[in-house]
Amino acid sequence: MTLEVQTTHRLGGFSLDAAFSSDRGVTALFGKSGSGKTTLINIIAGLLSPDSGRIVLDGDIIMDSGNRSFTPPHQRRFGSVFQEARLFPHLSVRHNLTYGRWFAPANQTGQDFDRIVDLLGIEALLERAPTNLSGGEKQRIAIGRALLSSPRLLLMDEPLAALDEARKAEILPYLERLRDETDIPIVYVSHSVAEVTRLANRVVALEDGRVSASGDAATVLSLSALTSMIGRREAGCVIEANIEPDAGDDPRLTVIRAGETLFRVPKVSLPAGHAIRLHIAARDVLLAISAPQGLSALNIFEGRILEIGAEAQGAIDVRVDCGGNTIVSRVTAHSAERLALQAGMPIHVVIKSVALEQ
Ligand SMILES: Nc1ncnc2c1ncn2[C@@H]1O[C@H](COP(=O)(O)OP(=O)(O)OP(=O)(O)O)[C@@H](O)[C@H]1O
Repeated sequence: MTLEVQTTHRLGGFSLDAAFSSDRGVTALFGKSGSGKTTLINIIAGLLSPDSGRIVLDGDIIMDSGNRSFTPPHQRRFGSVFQEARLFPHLSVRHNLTYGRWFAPANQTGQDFDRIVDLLGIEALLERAPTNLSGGEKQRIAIGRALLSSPRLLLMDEPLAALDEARKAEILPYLERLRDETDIPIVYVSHSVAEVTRLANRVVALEDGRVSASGDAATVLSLSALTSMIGRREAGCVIEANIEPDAGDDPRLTVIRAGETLFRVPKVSLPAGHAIRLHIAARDVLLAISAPQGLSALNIFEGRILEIGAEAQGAIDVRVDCGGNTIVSRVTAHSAERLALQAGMPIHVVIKSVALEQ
């Protein structure tokens, strides 16, 4: 499955000029509020006819302004999930789900229903009314309804934005299963670094209606140019890693390997080899010019400074190569001067905390 999108569109004072391509898995449209994510996903859905553009899914031309072709939304066979579940309150969960089948091809079988109910863990909810469901449960039904229409592409516009942290955590594993166990490509709009770090295979970063970066998720999310979009609190690096089979010397810890580097984190119950991403915020990384002694931090590595960023609000982001992984540290401009930091210099990084996005 390959999706190619190229479009321009003007909305009042805002102009969108974006192009990207994606294949299987989750492609996140990531950007700040007002960057054009919803406009772009609405154009893909066919809810908005752009000034110009071309959208091709697996060789099938969905729209092409060049030859005035435009497939109406209901004929695109794209499933949509929005911020609110938009379920029919007078229908049971089962009937809300089967409603989606009206749009599916005639040869669809009951097996799809059972498989999707199982995938989303909603068996026990089938006879309930939507009003009695939690926000997370409602979203799982909305996703099930979209899947039962046998979509060629799934469009999700901030599906977790209306949920609290506990509900988000409850639904994320189901989104991962959706990504890993179906062949349906997903275009996923979000402005949450944690969500995108956890779910996306590829990231298309949008800034003021333009694509400022696109590619593999860990690479794009680690770009220093994304700091303004990610926000200074969360900006840092994203590292692909795996759970090590050997748990190390302390059963209360888990060891995680990223290339040559071994991270130690508080115990997580994931099997050996399981792939995860580590998100390390730059503000959680300290630098030392000599090997630090007697610190409580679990992760202290030797590295070499790759790049010293520009000063912003009295702070500087320093990119350090640690065994092939780039770790970003934010230090005050004062400290950078005092330690005489410069590119190429050997350095020790002290990581105060590591967020795991499974
Ligand atoms: N109908 C409209 N007329 C004029 N301007 C519009 C219209 N719809 C959206 N815009 C503007 O287009 C820009 C992009 O909006 P869009 O909703 O695509 O952004 P977004 O990245 O999805 O934001 P958010 O994360 O807040 O949903 C915004 O500046 C918005 O004000």
